Amino acid sequence: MRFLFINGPNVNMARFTEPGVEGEIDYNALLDYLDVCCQQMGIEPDFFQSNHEGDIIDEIQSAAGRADGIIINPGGYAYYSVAILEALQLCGVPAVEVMLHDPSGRESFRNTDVVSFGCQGRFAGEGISGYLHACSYLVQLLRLDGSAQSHMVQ
Ligand SMILES: O=C1C[C@@](O)(C(=O)O)C[C@@H](O)[C@@H]1O
Repeated sequence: MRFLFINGPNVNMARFTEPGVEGEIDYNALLDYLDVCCQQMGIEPDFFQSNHEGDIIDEIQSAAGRADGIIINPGGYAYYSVAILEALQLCGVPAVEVMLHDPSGRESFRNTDVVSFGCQGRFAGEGISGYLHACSYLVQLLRLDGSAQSHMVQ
């Protein structure tokens, strides 16, 4: 399965911690880590990051045919980008949203996650693990759906 990871504004500036990994890692190290994890799960990853809404929409629109699923961390666009929501609804590729931090309990303008309405699932507040949970969730979703190679035994 081919998964397209889309990370939005400022995610490239984040520092990450992970249980069992000493200290903090940067965005490039995150991608290296996800790459290894994906190989182990039989997933072929493609990574895209942009700080620009239109570029993210272009990437979503061109996902069909080259990705079986999308994993998206929309950054701050989560709270107001109806355009990203509609791109996800139109693209024909199932998506799962990841947020490193749980926005509940933060400012009230984060109460509505607009982009989540275009996603099949959402993992928030799990740090890096959220990406891995999104991967395994999406793998199961695609297998049950039959829209990717199925390993189910009748
Ligand atoms: O940019 C970010 C980072 C974030 O997307 C996250 O992954 O925790 C959460 C958003 O609320 C915030 O605007």
